[in-house]
Parts: sequence; structure tokens; C-alpha cells
Amino acid sequence: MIECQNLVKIYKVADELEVMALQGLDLTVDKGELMGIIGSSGSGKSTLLNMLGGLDRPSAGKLIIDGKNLLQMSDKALVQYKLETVGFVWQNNARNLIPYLTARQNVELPMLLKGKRKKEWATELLELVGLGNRLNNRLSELSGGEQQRVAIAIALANKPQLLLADEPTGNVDTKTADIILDLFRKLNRELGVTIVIVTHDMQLTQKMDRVVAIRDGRTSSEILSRKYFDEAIIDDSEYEQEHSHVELAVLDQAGRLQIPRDYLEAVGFEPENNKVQIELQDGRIVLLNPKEIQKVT
Ligand SMILES: Nc1ncnc2c1ncn2[C@@H]1O[C@H](COP(=O)(O)OP(=O)(O)OP(=O)(O)O)[C@@H](O)[C@H]1O
Repeated sequence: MIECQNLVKIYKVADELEVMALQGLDLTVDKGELMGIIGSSGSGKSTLLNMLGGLDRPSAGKLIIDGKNLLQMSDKALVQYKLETVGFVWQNNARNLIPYLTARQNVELPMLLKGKRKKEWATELLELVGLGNRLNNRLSELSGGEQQRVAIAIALANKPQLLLADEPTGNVDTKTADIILDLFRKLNRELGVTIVIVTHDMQLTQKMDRVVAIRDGRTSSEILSRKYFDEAIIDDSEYEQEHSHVELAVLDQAGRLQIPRDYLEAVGFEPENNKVQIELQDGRIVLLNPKEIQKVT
């Protein structure tokens, strides 16, 4: 569904000043997947989501979504892409919602923009997100969690292939966050829509099959649930353990590997020491701290 290769995004902030928000990011997402993206503040998560959603254009690299090349797309095709292929859910749902319209009218709005209002589909969607009894309530009469569910129904109004959510549970309490994530899982299962969720909530990531960590504008590691890992990589039921995850570091096409900082710290690698010794030992690649080797010899 999504193929990002060596994706670069450079923002010009002043005449001579540039920020490289994505620094050659690689990411593949399969059709029908529900996956999470995590990373510290400023790592490039929102930038990536904006690229995937066609809200902004990458500076370089490859970005193919649903067979469409987003780097070569005309402005007109991009407008069509945003309307038809992709749906967005934001942390601040005021971006999607009109308070004086009812829940159903809000869901009908993107359909009207595309050309045709479909009352039954709007009703069906609101039922699907658990708001069948709130169809005719104005948005201002709904709770924060309910409004977020309307926002999800709006994002699905034009039957997108891809649903993107940027911190969708950022403004709700833990219990509501849990309900919203369960809802994403249900929609993923029942509608088959591919879902990418940016979150900093590690509790939520426990419930996802695959989580990709971004550091400094690059994919640094992937955390896979054991179940997903077994199906995707090895077929060994010995590993069956629910809610247990494995972490995979990403090896890019040039053979570069990013090692999580906490791993380096745990074995005493210092940031200023930018070299490790690399050895092949019994079919394993072993990284050694050069300082330790000096001590031994
Ligand atoms: N429109 C912009 N103009 C200039 N710089 C930008 C712009 N948008 C983002 N950046 C910069 O790009 C980098 C990545 O920002 P981004 O918002 O993608 O990070 P993030 O991981 O989503 O952070 P957060 O979790 O705080 O939202 C940051 O250094 C940010 O300052």
C-alpha cells in the first residue's frame, strides 16, 4: 500500500536556513495493515504523515501509495488523491468538525465535496463507530471521545484506502484512548482499510501488530508483536505469546543500521566514540566496543 524509499523532506525556514525533517526514510506498509509510528518530538512523524496524506510534497526519494507516485503527481491529481484515497484524523478534531452541524451532517460534508451526499452510508458509519444513537446531535452536544469518533467517521466518508491518524488519542483520557484504538482495530478488520497511527502512547503501541520507530527523520527500528513476527518472518509456534513484542533494527538498502541509543548506552558505547569493531562469529555479526578491546589486550 505504501512504499517509501530514501524519502527526504527539507523545509526552508529562512533565506539560508534549511531543516531536514526526513533524512532518507524507508518504510513499507502492506495493504490492510494497522501500524503505529513512534518517535521523540521533532523526529519527523508529522512530516511523514503529511507526505503520506498529500498535504505536502517530499523533496526527494520515492513515495508510492496505492500505485500512485506522489512525487510526480500533478496538483490536480493530488487534490483527487486527498479526496478519494486518504482520510485524516487529527489530535485536535476541531480541524475536521463543524460544531453547529449534527454528527450526520458532519459526516456527509466530505461526500458533498466529492459530489454526492449518501445519507445511508453516513448513518452506517456513525453506527460503526458506536454513535447510532447520536446521529442528530450537534457536535457541541457530544463529549470529546464522541467527537473523536465522529472525526473518524468523517475520515472514512469517502471510503479511503488509507486512514492516517496523528496522535488521535492525545486529547482524551486513557480509557477513551483504549476505546478509540479498539475502534481503529475494528474498522481495520471490517472495512479492510490500511491504518497508520502516530502516537507517543506506549500503552497503545502494545496493542498494535507493528510499530515503527523514527529517529532523526529515519526509520530506526520496528517493534513487531510475536504473533505478527511469527507470521511474517518465522513460522515457529514456540514463540506464541500474546502482547509480547520483538524489536527489529532496520537495515537500509545501503546496509546501514541504526542501533537504538539505549542499547549503546547499556553496553557503555559513548556518543563521541563513533566507531565500533565489527566481527563475524559463528554466523553472527558481533559489534564490540573498541574501548573494551583495548582494555583486554
Ligand atoms: N513547516 C515547517 N517548516 C519548518 N520546519 C518544520 C516544519 N514542520 C516541521 N519542521 C521541522 O521538522 C522537524 C520534524 O518535525 P515534525 O513536526 O515532523 O516532528 P514530530 O516527530 O511530528 O514532532 P512532535 O512529536 O513534536 O509533533 C522538526 O525539526 C521541525 O521543527
